[in-house]
Amino acid sequence: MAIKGILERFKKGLAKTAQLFNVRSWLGRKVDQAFLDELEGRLIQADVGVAATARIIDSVREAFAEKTADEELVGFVKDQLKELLRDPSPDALLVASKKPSVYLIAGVNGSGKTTSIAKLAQRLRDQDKSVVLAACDTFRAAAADQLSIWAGRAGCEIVRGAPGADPASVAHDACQRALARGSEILIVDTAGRLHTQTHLMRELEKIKSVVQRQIPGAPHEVLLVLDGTNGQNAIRQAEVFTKSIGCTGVILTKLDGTAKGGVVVAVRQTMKLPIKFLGVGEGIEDFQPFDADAFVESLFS
Ligand SMILES: Nc1nc2c(ncn2[C@@H]2O[C@H](COP(=O)(O)OP(=O)(O)OP(=O)(O)O)[C@@H](O)[C@H]2O)c(=O)[nH]1
Repeated sequence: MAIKGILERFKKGLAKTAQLFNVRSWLGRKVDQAFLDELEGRLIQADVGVAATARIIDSVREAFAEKTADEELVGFVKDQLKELLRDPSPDALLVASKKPSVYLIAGVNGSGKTTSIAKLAQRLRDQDKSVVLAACDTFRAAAADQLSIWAGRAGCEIVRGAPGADPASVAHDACQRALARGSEILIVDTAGRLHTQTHLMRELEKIKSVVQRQIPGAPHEVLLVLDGTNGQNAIRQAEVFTKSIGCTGVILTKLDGTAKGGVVVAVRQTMKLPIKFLGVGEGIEDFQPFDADAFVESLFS
């Protein structure tokens, strides 16, 4: 998709946060303490995070105090946010030297794991990749059914177990299937769990170790799905999941339903985890590889 197309989709999906920034209302005003307080409030309300907000406000004060807010100031704030979001590691998913590339997906209940897997699978199929899905959420019966429907639409194979089956056994069978088929990608869905449920975090570690034993070097990505509407609470989840299973990246969902798009900056700054994709709607297309520049530009549209 051309950059313009990505920018348009970001703008559509992040309209609520952009409304909060309401950049047009800044222009022509004097950059005094009242202006800085208001800008600080908007950044905090957008969930940019306290530390990042303080850095931006200090920089704006130093460069523009007592001047008139103009396009130069808007450009300055954009550059500050882009710098905070700059990600040295590529936003693409790691591809294994020997197929399949295995992506383990985790997150709390209702964060958008299954939907994001469907979106990711469709994206990979559009790139003519062969994909196997592992329905390791054997706790919520509807989850495997939901994933099977998505798999059918995208043309992926799916491996599922009986309701209540040991998720690690489903992961084992899925690895065997992907190897037997010579599939390029294996995506492992897991049941939603709270980061506070220790026994369920142990279960997740067992799924990961089964995958590691079946396919050397796997999982090649451990993607944590975070609900963007949860704002700062997402940070705590990211800390616990990363400690438990070593997350390698984040899929941030539901940014279309919130004005807390700034949580992208907070996640990036506190967790140093790459933001891999953004979910910006319930549709299969509402899924964008994270692009720092397009993201920031869309907040100031
Ligand atoms: N608006 C919006 N809704 C989303 C997005 N991603 C997921 N959803 C919705 O969020 C709800 C939960 O999504 P699921 O994919 O079922 O979440 P899950 O993490 O698999 O849930 P569990 O299996 O219960 O853990 C569904 O109604 C999805 O349509 C998004 O980016 N935007």
